[in-house]
Amino acid sequence: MSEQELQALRVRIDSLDHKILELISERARCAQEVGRVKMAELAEGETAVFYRPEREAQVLKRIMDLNQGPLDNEEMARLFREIMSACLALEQPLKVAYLGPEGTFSHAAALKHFGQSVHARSMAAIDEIFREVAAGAVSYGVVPVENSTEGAINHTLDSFLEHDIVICGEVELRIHHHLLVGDNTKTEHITRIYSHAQSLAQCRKWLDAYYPNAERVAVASNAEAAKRVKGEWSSAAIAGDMAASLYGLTIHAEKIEDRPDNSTRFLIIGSRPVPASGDDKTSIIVSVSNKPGALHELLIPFHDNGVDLTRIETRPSRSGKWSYVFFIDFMGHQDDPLVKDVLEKIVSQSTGVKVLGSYPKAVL
Ligand SMILES: O=C(O)C(=O)C[C@]1(C(=O)O)C=C[C@@H](O)C=C1
Repeated sequence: MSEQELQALRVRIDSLDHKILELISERARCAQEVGRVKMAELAEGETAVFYRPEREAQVLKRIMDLNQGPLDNEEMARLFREIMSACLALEQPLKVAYLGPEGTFSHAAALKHFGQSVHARSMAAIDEIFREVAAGAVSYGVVPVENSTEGAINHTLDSFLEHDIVICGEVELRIHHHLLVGDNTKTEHITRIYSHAQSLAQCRKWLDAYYPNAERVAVASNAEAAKRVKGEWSSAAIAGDMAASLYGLTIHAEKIEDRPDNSTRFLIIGSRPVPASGDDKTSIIVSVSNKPGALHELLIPFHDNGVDLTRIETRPSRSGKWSYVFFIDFMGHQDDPLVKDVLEKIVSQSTGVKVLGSYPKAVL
């Protein structure tokens, strides 16, 4: 390519950037206007809801439908995710709690879902996130709920039994683990490897193959593991990209998770129900009496109404020895007539039903 051609293309890019800049600014002014309308419509004593998960899901889906390349759908949606995040911050800066410290996969999930303009606040424990949301100290929380390799995150499920919280969204994150070392680490003498217990479990086979004699030390989070490595010459940590860059570590071995499709699903928790987006999921907790066939009976209305179950999990109810509750996720919104009918039938069959929320299915 000649220098002249390159120059001409750059002139075109400059002119396009100018147009994009004007369009983004126009969109941002429009969002400010939306913010004003939301404030003006408030009745006495009401507080405005600026963040609208159902609308965000619709916007991102539409962009993916319209996209004709060459950028792929996910890449394009990510760009619009950031534009919307910045527009929402003009209406109201959102405070979101996640399981810290900085650099955890929960932190990455919060930014993936809400974009970079959110005020992300690190919390020390899952229960603290629930408490902060319930107390209104933050608008939303991000909590891990299941991992494709290790299964349910019981702390999170149990917290739903204890708090009155609404599920407002879900986000799925591909989890890539790396073996991280510091500037002073003697890589041929690694005798200790720090990580969260779940991450150590997710890399078990790799560790058995490459570091069978290294001590595996479970710590509170992957980010905590990364922090510890800094001052120790014979240790390494297993953590993700974000922790590597935040704590200045080098990736010694990349993507060491045993399963290449390793991913974690997170839930967005808040205090207000979310209207239907057109492609939603609902989560409920159900307790049934301890008799043969109780679970089978419970599932019949789903089958009869053609409602797709996506997940079912059992936990001790905490209210009596050997009594259990079921966490059930299914497709559809609690306002859909077929879902309403299922819920009514379940209420009549069970000893207790709690609808945790209906929320848009993860888009990104
Ligand atoms: O449509 C709205 O209600 C808006 O506030 C606008 C907008 C956007 O930028 O598109 C911003 C924030 C909301 O969470 C959803 C969408």
